[in-house]
Formats: sequence, C-alpha cells, structure tokens
Amino acid sequence: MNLSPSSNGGPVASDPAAWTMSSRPAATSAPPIELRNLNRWFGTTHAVDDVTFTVGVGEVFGYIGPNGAGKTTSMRILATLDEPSSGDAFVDGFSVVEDPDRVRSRLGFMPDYYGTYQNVNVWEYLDFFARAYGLRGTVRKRALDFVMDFTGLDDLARKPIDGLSKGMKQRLCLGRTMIHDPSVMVLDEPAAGLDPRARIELREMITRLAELGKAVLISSHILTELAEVCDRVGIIELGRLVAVGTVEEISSRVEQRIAVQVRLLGEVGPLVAWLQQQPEIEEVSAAEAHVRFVQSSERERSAEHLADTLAGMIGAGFRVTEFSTKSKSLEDVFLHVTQGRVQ
Ligand SMILES: Nc1ncnc2c1ncn2[C@@H]1O[C@H](COP(=O)(O)OP(=O)(O)OP(=O)(O)O)[C@@H](O)[C@H]1O
Repeated sequence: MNLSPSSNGGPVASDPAAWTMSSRPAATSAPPIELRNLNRWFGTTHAVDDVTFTVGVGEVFGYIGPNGAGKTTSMRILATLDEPSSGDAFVDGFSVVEDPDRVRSRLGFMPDYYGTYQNVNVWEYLDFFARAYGLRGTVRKRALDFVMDFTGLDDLARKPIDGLSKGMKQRLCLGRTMIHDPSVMVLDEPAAGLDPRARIELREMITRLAELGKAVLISSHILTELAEVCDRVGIIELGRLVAVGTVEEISSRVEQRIAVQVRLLGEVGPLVAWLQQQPEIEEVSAAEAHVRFVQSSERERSAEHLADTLAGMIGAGFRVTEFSTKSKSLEDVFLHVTQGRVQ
C-alpha cells in the first residue's frame, strides 16, 4: 500500500460538516450501541456474564471495573474482534454476529495497546488508515484535514510517529480510530499512562466527539478518571454489571455511608465500646484522642441519624470536642460497589 502523502496533503482549516458522512444512510432508529445478554466464556472463566446496556447518540458511557473484570472482552466483541458465547451486541442496530462488516464500517476501536511503525510520519500514518477504510479523493483529504485539526496534530504532520510523546501518540491513535467517521467510538483505557495535562486534553476531545453525535464507550479501572466526561457509567466486576447510572445516582447509593471522626476529652475506649453497641454503626476504630466509625442509614434519614448519634454520645456522658463527617469519595464509591474480586 502506498504510504506517501498526496501532493495536496498538508493540514488546512477544515469544515466538519464537509467531512462528516451525513450522506451515509441512517442505519435504523436503534441505539448506536447495544449489548444484549452478552456472555463470553474462556474455558471455565465467565469473562462476560449476561451484560446488557445501551449507549445513545452523543452519549459518553464509562465502562469501569478492576483488572480482569471483562471490559476488554466485551469491547472486543462489540468491535467484532471476538465472538460472544451467547447473546449479541449491536452497532446502529446491526448485529456483530450477523452483520460484522456493517458494524466495522460504523465503529472505531482504540485498543489499550497499539503498534507503531518506523519511518512513518503522522500524516502518512493517518493517510494509510484512511485508505485502508476505502476513503478516496476529496473525501479522504477532508477526513485527514478534519482529523489532523481535531486532534491538534497539524503542526506535527511531518514528524515521525515513533518520536511522538505518549500524549501525542494517543491523539494519533484517536485520530486513526475516527478517520472513517464512525458513529460509535470504543476506547479501551485511553487515559492509562497519560500525564495530567494530556488527560485533560483527552477529556476535551471525548466531549467534542460526543458533540459530533458519536456514541462513546470508554473503559477505565479508575472511576474518577472518567467521572467528569461520562454521561453514565456501568460498573463491571467478575464479568457482571453491578451498577449502571449517572455518577450521582451511583454515588447516592453509598453516600448513606458516612465516615465520622470524633475527638473527646478522656479515654477513647469507653466510646468505642458504646459505639459498638449502636445499630447501623460499623468499622469502629480508635487512635489516641479520636475515634472513627461509619454510619449507614437510609439517605433521607442520615442527617437526623447523625444528630441522634451525637446527642446519644453526649447523653451517655462523653465529653465530645469535635464531631466531623466526610462524604465518601468516588474512589470509595467504586470500592464499595465492587468487592475487588478477581477470577
Ligand atoms: N483470550 C483469553 N483466553 C482466556 N482467558 C481470557 C482471554 N481474554 C480474557 N480472558 C480472561 O477473561 C477475564 C476478563 O478479562 P478482560 O481482559 O476482558 O478484563 P478487563 O476488565 O479488560 O481487565 P484489564 O483492565 O486488566 O484489561 C479475565 O479473567 C481474563 O483472564
């Protein structure tokens, strides 16, 4: 295949509308992404266990789970790189089992590991993939111009790709993934190994992809990494989806668990013993002058319950000097929802 840039191939200011393949017939009214009772076994390992969810037009869906949870396996099935043991996955209504070619033309998959090539520059690399996707003539030129501009790689068009920083390589890979204007983008751990600035830039690009109307499925084992950019998240563990919703919805389930720290005059031992007798109080621990515990209660009742606990302590004769609470962080939410089990 010819890897040379075309003579008119320099990056120019581009018009997204001129590149976006709005002329492509709308597939169906089906959601861009649907996983339906998806299962994948590897021997005795149930890597994906009856997973069902959809992602809508312009929606960013975060797929969160610890290592080995089944994220990559389900993404690979969606990208037609593997087949389900049972169930199905759909892109724009087309089945990965029945219609893999149509799925491929509508989906861009960015794996967590991708090869690079020696003696190829940024422009040549993208041009190669544009040709591989069958883009010809002015359509290919528009696609390249748009993607170079979108990824901010235009100034690096002639730079050999093996000399790019990790962040720039990630942009290039994103550019490669979107070169054929897919309606669905599947990004496997794209933020892994990026420095903070590159992560922010990646988040901005993902937001812009959603603004272009793409459905984005993005995985991470770190919830906080995706919290800001995702419209919804699905938390997967041992192949099973254990929670789906907005970050706020999922957080609210565990915000009922409030961490409390108490300081008091005198010995902490009696307070520890008292707390251990109280209902809905767990994880009581003591260190020098303070005592920590977790109080769980129904969300609507948690403030009242806290007030009752404090009043109870004072009523029992403890001389409390400090009573502070801490809402659970997103990491706590993730750790609470998942149990950290692996197979
Ligand atoms: N080709 C394979 N053969 C056998 N077992 C596999 C294969 N691919 C994945 N698995 C197993 O399936 C399970 C899910 O793996 P998967 O890579 O999908 O998880 P993941 O959530 O993407 O994890 P990570 O964050 O580490 O990439 C793991 O137990 C893994 O060992």
